[in-house]
Amino acid sequence: MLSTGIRLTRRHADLGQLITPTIPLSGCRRSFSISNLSNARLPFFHKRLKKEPTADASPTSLTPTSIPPPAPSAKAVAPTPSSRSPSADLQPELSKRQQFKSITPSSQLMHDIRIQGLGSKAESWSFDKSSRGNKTIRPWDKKLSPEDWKKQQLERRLPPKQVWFEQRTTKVVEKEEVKFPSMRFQAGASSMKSVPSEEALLRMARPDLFDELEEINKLLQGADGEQRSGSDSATDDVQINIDAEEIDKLKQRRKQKEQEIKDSQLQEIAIVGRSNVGKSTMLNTLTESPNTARVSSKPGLTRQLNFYRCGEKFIVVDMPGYGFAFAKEEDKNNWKELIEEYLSTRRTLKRIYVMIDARHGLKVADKEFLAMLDSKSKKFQVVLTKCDLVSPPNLARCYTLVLDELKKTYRHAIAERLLMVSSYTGAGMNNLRKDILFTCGQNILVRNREQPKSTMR
Ligand SMILES: Nc1nc2c(ncn2[C@@H]2O[C@H](COP(=O)(O)OP(=O)(O)OP(=O)(O)O)[C@@H](O)[C@H]2O)c(=O)[nH]1
Ligand SMILES: [Mg+2]
Repeated sequence: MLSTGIRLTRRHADLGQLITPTIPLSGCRRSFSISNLSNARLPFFHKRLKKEPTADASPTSLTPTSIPPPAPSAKAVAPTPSSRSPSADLQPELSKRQQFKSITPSSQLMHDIRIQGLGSKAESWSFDKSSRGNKTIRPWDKKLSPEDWKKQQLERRLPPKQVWFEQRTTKVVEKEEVKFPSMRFQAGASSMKSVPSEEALLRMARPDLFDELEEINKLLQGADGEQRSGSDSATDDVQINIDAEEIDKLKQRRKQKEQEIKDSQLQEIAIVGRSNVGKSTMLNTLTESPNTARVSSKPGLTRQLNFYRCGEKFIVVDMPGYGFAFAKEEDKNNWKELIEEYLSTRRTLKRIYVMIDARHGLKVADKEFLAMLDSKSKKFQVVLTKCDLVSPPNLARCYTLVLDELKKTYRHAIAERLLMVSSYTGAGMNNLRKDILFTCGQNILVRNREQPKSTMR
């Protein structure tokens, strides 16, 4: 209760009945004393008081709860390890969320995320965060001079002007930077429940390669039939008159064709991940055609291996997901077998891209799957998807956490960097395209850079 009779401002109303006139308070004109501070919502300067009670406080102003405890015994003053209670040894354990929040991502990574426009509202984030108090200063609205920008940058932790500029322009530049050879995938080249052979796929993708070979084979068979009929063997084959020289030429041509087929073997890129992680959506964004693969918000839509041809050189394989899905247990086991069979036996498979949801990081199903890949000595690249649904700092934390785990646990993970994409905003897609082309040894049509832009190097 106040005994001085001064008027309290609204700011002091919290202290209400707790103030009595004995302890001098620095920063106030009049003297007050404080009792039972523990329940009060205090202004900042009182918090300091609470932590460091003044030594000269008179005993009359103290409530019973604030009376100092009796002098501790010598044993209690210097506790030996054996005398300490077990509860004293227990550190308060951090929850998973707290652990996650305690990760400090590198500034380089945060910079990369901003530059690529990844993370929810990434562009506005970097600037909105810079606002303090009630004012939101947007430097580009005000057209600040370079000096003022520098000042603002220091005061409000803005990115350098160049960074901000790049952030606004990369998207436009990127669109022109990298292109797939034929620009578009040919959707549904094949869609199968069992693993097709490499040759069967090539036959579907490039029938022209096989047409001539088949003709040569027919001719040679005919010539064979003629020779056999010449030696009185009964045969129904069509007989064609070809001299020996011609036959040699045909055989040579056949060899050439076979070699050509061997050389034009299509390389494959597999997209795997948990159900509903966004594999099919990513494929659509990658190809810039929304109807390439079917997409659903219900996990378990893709139920077979889908092969999509890109240009004449490689194929992207969209797979069923693992983990939870709206499907029968039997079906899920079949998919699992199918995926494992494909991944472990394919010779033309160049790289496996494992999609991980940026909101959740590595889940148990992911870890099991990665362990399976590792046990089969299969190299894989992790891609964080749905990056538009997490804030840039959390995305950076997820990145750091996943990368650390990959480095620690999996020998065959490409732990140099992770890729990050958002199929909705298209952010990071260009990097993924470059990576695919680079992996397949294709010429990358890059205007400014020679190699895929690194996230972390
Ligand atoms: N916000 C956001 N949503 C996404 C993104 N990518 C996919 N989605 C959504 O995630 C859901 C699942 O997408 P799909 O592409 O069907 O996922 P999938 O991995 O192919 O799923 P399965 O075929 O069942 O294994 C859909 O509702 C998409 O709209 C993304 O980048 N951002
Ligand atoms: Mg799918």
